Amino acid sequence: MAQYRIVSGSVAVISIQNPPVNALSAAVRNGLLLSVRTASSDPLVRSVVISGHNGPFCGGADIKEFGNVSHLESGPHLVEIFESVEALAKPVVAAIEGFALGGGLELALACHYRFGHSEARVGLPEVSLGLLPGAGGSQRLPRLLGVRAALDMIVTGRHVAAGEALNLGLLDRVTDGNTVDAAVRFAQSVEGKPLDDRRLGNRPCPPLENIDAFFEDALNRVRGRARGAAAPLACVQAVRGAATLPFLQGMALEKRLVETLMTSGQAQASRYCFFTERGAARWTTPTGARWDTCRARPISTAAVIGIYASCI
Ligand SMILES: CC/C=C/CC(=O)SCCNC(=O)CCNC(=O)[C@H](O)C(C)(C)COP(=O)(O)OP(=O)(O)OC[C@H]1O[C@@H](n2cnc3c(N)ncnc32)[C@H](O)[C@@H]1OP(=O)(O)O
Repeated sequence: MAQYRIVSGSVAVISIQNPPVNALSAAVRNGLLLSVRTASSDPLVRSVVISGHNGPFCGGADIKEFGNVSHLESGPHLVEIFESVEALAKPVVAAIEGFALGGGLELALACHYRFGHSEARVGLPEVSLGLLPGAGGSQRLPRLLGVRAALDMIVTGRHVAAGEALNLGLLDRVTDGNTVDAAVRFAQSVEGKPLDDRRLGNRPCPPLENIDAFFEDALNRVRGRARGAAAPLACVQAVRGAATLPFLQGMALEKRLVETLMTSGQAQASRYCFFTERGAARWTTPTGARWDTCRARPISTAAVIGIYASCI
């Protein structure tokens, strides 16, 4: 769901509400798009703030929906929502508390300004799910940070703390106080100001010297570390698209790459690991012992069972 309210007379505050991490499920996507359209058509609304309900901004696309076509299709695609956010004729400010990860950061990148709490962190961790940022992140982030910093974040998937994000230019402001209140005050101060330059889809990537050599080298380094994983290499290809193609062509390349990755065995296995790791953390023995409270026994013998071999 997305909650919609008007504050200070002219600011529409859209709050993503899907605990515990405010993932972008079909219901949230429907609510977000409806809220953006409502804010766009209401003449009393002059600016918009997007935040997460009760803490985290957004943990990204709803991973539970991946591989489930009927869930995915029961809400608009993230790309469509983010295009409407970026195209809005009123300033949109992301108010980031907790974390903005994956599609959550891609949403923030579609906003015209980004405010973060000093303890917030942001990142594009899709690579660890065997994917790449497939809702415009691979095209907007390099346009904001430049190719080197964006490639590093996208290929490693690392979480970046608010202070570093501010230095990189990923956040416009960081506050120790109430992020939504600060974002609302700021949104009011930029009402009516031009937005063209704030739309990352309108900007070219900052120029890079010896672009071919740079990406050749990046591809070799990433291939060396990837140990057969396809996603990190696709990330490099997508960022190269951002550096060399107009925005819409880059988006088309990103779409082709993510569609291929999404159905791959590597992505399915990574999703399985994601949920199994969390399930294992909850597991207890009948006596109440948990993995993190009991003592490990020494391993004296190890064996591989159930190995599957195929001959071609
Ligand atoms: C077109 C393709 C585009 C894709 C764009 C994407 O957005 S892909 C998704 C990118 N996002 C991520 O990879 C973030 C994954 N989540 C995390 O890293 C962590 O959960 C967190 C957000 C940092 C929060 O960590 P914390 O330790 O506080 O909580 P848990 O990890 O235990 O998670 C709590 C429960 O929430 C479930 N969950 C977390 N993220 C998602 C998600 N994105 N979608 C669906 N569900 C998610 C998690 O499974 C836990 O639930 P359980 O029932 O306990 O398993």
